[in-house]
Amino acid sequence: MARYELVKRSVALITLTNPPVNALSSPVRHAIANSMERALSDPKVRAVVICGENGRFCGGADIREFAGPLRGPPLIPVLEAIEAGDKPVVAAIEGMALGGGFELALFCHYRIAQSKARLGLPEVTLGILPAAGGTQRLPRLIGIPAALEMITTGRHISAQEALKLGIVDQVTDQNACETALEFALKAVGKPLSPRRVSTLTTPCPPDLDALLEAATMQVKKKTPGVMAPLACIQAVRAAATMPYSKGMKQESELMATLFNSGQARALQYCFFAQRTAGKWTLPSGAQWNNSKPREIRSAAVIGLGTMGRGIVVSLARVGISVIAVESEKKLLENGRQMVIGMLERDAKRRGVSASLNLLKFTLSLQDLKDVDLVIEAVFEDMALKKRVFQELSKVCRPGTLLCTNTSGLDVDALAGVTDRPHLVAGMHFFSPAHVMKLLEVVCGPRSSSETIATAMSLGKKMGKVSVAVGNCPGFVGNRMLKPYLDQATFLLEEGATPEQIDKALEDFGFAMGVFRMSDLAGLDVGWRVRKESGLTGPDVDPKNPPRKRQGRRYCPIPDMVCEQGRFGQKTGRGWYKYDKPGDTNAKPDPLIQNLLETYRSRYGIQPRNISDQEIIERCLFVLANEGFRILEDGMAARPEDIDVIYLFGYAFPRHRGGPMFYASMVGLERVLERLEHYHQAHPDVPHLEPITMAYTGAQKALKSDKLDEAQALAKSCAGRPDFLPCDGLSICATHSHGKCFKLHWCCHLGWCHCKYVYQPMTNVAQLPSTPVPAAPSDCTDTIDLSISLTERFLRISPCFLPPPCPESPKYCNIAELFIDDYIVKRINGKMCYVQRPPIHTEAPSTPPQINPASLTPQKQHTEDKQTVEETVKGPKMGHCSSPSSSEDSGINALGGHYLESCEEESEDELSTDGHSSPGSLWDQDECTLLSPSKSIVEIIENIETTV
Ligand SMILES: CCC[C@H](O)CC(=O)SCCNC(=O)CCNC(=O)[C@H](O)C(C)(C)COP(=O)([O-])OP(=O)([O-])OC[C@H]1O[C@@H](n2cnc3c(N)ncnc32)[C@H](O)[C@@H]1OP(=O)([O-])[O-]
Repeated sequence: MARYELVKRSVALITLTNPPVNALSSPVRHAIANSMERALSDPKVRAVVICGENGRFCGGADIREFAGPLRGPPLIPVLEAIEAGDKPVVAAIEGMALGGGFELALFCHYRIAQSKARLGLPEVTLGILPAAGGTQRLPRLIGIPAALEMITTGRHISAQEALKLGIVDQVTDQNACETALEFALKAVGKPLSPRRVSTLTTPCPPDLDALLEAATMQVKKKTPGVMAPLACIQAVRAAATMPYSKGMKQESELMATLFNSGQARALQYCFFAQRTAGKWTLPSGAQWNNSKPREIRSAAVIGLGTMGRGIVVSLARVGISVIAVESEKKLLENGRQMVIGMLERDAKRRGVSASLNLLKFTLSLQDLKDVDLVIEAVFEDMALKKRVFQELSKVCRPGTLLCTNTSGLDVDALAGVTDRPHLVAGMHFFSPAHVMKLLEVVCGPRSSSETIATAMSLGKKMGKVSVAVGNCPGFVGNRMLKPYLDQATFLLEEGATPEQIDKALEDFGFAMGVFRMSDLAGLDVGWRVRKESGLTGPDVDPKNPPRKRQGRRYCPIPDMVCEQGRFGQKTGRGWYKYDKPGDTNAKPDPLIQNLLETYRSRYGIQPRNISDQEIIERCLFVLANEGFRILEDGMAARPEDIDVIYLFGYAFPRHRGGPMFYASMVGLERVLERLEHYHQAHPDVPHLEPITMAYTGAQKALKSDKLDEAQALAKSCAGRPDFLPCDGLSICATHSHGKCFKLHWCCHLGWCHCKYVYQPMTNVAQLPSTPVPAAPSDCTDTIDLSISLTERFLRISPCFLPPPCPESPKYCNIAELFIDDYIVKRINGKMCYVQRPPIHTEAPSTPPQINPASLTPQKQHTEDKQTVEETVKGPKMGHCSSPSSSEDSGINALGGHYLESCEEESEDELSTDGHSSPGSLWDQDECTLLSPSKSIVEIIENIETTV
C-alpha cells in the first residue's frame, strides 16, 4: 500500500499505492508509519519525499472505512511522526491532495505541487470535519479567513491559489516527485522547527468574533440545518484561541459528535450513491462496463426555448459543435442572441473564451444530415414530436442517434415512427439545462446498449449526473412528483395553508416549499397539462363529481387559482402575492385564504389542524412509496438512482440523503404504518397505499440487529401517553439536522423518528439526571400534539431535576456546540446536549471586547481556568448550515421541467439566494420551556458517540 525506495542515495521516496485515489485506508496508514520509521532510523537517509502513484497524491481517508470500527493505526499519530522527525519531509502533490491527503501534506515540512493539482478539505461535504489536524493546521498556515472559507465550503483550490495562500512552497509544470526530490536535498541541514506547522501561531484578526459570526450567518443562510459547517467554525475558533494541543482535542471532540450523526451518514451515502448511479445497468444485462459509447463530435438541438437554449450551451461549452434549429426566423434570431449571451457570460465566469465558433443556427432540418446526435426540445406535444422524429429519420444519416428531451412522454412511441428505433433514447434535462446537474437518460424497450452508453457518456462529458431510467409516464422524477404535489393540495383542502406546508418542507431542508416553488416555476404550465389531459376545463364531464377523476380524489384548487390569472411570480400573484410581477418576495395572500375557506364551505369540508408531522409524512412518505413502485416496475435499477434524481433534479436536502434513504432512516416499518394509516383515512388516494416492496423492506428492517435494550424499553413503553413518539419535525439532534434540541422520549428510547427505527440508544434510566418517570396516575388516551413532549415530560416528571452541581466531576465540560442555549457534556461516557444555566445579569451586557493580543495561542492557557459563566457568555452560535456543494447548486426544479421550449425567459442562472433560505427553525423554536430565561432546568439529550 506504500512503496519504499532509496533514491539519489540519500532520499527515501514513499509512494502511496492504493488505487484509484490512494485513500488512507488501514494498510496505507500502516505502510506510512513503517516507512517513516525506516527512513528516520536509516543513517543513509537525509530527507524524505512522499508522493502518490498514478499521478494522484491522496484522496483522503478511506470513506468506506467510516462504516465500520476503526482498524489499524489511527491517522494522527502516524502523521505526527512525520512532523516530529529530524529529517525534512516533502510532499510531492500531483493530481489531488484532498481531506486526509491534504492533512498529510500539512504534516510534511515542505509541499511541492504540480501545476494541475487540486487541494482541499472536502470533509464538510461528508458531514464531518478535517479531523487529522486540518482545522488546526490550515489556519496557522494561511490565517483564519482563508482557512475558514476552505474548511466550511470544502472548496478545492488550484496549485496556483495554494501557492498564493502560502500552502505550498513551489508549483511546478514538471513531475512534482522529481522536483520534490531535488527540493528535499536542498532542504537538508536547514532548521526544521519553523517548518512545523503545529508550532506556528495562528495569525488572528482583531475582529475574530465578528468574522466567525459572519461565517456562521453565511452558512446558516446558505443551507440551514446542517451541522458540519458550524462544527468547522467551532474548530477554527479553537485554532485561533487555544494552544495547538487543546485545539486538536477540540477538533477530535467535534468530530466525535459529527461522525455518527445521521447527517454524516446521509452525506456519505450521497457521495457513493452519485458514483453508483453512473454504473447503469439495463434489464438486458447490458451495463456501463460492457457497452461502448460512441464519440459525439457534432450535435443538433431542435427548439430554442428555455430547454433548448440550455442544452445548446451545455454541449458547446464542452467543445461539441452544435446546430440549433428553430421553426421561425424571429424565434431563431431571438434564440441565437440568448445562447450567445449565455455562452459569453459562462466563459467570462470561467475565465475562458466563448466557443461561439462551434455554433450554427438554422431554420432547416436538412442541415442536420451529418450530425452524430440530435436532441429534440420542442413543445411537449406528442403529435408535434412525432412529426419531428419522422422528419429526422428522413434527413439524418442512418447512424445518427435521435434523442428527445421530453419530460415524460413515451420515448418508445417516438422510436416507433423512425427508421432506427434502436438509436432512439430520452435525454431529459432539467430546467435551466445549463445549470441543473441532473440528466435522466430514458431507455426505451428498443434502445440499444450503445445508444444508452453514448447518452450516459455524453451526459458525463457535459458535467451532468446522469441516471438511466425506464420509459414510463413521467419517468422517475416527474412520476414521483405527482403524488407529492397531490398530497400538498389535498392538505390545503383539509385545512392547511400554503405557508404552513411550505414552512414544514423548508424546515425539513428543502430550499423552497412546494407552493413557493410552484410560483417560481409558473402555475400555468401544469394547468395547461391538466387541461390537455382532460382533468380540468370544458372536456370534463359535468356529471363527474368535482373532486374526483376516474374514481380517484382530485383537488381542483390549483385550477381555480389559475382561473383567476394567478400564474405565480411572473404575474405577481400565485399561491402568494408579490409586490410586482417578477418579484420574488412571497407574502401570504388573504385572497388565497378566502378562496380556501369558500372552497371548503362549498364542499362541506370541516378544516382541521394539521400538524407538521402529517405534512412531512404525507408529502415525503408518498414520494418514497412511489419510489418503491418504480423499483418494483423496474423503471429504476436501485434506490440510489432515485435518490440521486431527487438530490440533483429536485433539490431534496442532501443531508437527508434522498427520499429512499430518508425512508430507511425513519424506518420502513414506521413508513409503512403511517402510509397504512393515511390510506385508511383517504382510501380514494391510491398513492397512499403502501407498495408491497415497502412491506418487504420493512420486514427486513425489523429483522436487523438494531433491536436492543432501547428498543425493548421503547416497546414496553408504547401506548403510555408520556412515551409518545416524536411529534413530527421535532427530530432528534443526535441523528439529524440539530434544529430541534427538545427533549424527546423518542430520542432516549430509540423511537427516533428521523433515523432507523429502534436505533440503539441510551436507556434513559441509566442517565443520572433523567430517571424514567413513573407512569402518571392521570393518564389519558388522548394526545395533544400541540404540547411538546418536553413540556409533557416536565409536567409529569417532578423527578427530572437539574443535577446538584453542574461542575460535579461526573460532568466534564467539553465544548460549546451549535446551539445558543446548549452546551455539550460528557455524561457517563456519552455526549449530551445540556441546556445552559440561565445567565443572571442585572443589565443587558455589551458584547465582550476582544483584545487581539489575548487571541494568540501563547496566551490561551487561561482557557483552562475559564469559568462556567465565561462559557455562558461565549459566542452565540446559531445552528449550522450545509456545505456549499458545487454539485447541487441548481435550484429545485419542481415543475420547472414542464417549461416547454418556446417560452422566452431570462436565461441567467436561477438562484435561491436571498429569498429562499428559510430562517433557522431553531430561531423560531417555540418551545419556551427550553428558553434559558424561562427555565432553570437542565435538559439532557443523549447523543451517541462511538468514536
Ligand atoms: C481522521 C480522518 C480525517 C480526514 O480529514 C477525513 C477524510 O479525509 S474524509 C475524505 C475526504 N476526501 C474526499 O472527500 C475526497 C472524495 N473523493 C473525491 O472527491 C473524488 O473521488 C476525487 C476528486 C478524489 C476523484 O474523482 P474522480 O477521478 O472523478 O473519481 P471518482 O470520484 O469516480 O472516484 C473513483 C473511485 O474512488 C472512490 N473514492 C474516491 N475517494 C475516496 C475516498 N476518500 N475513500 C474511499 N473511496 C474513494 C470512489 O467511490 C470511486 O469508487 P468506485 O468504486 O470506482 O465507484
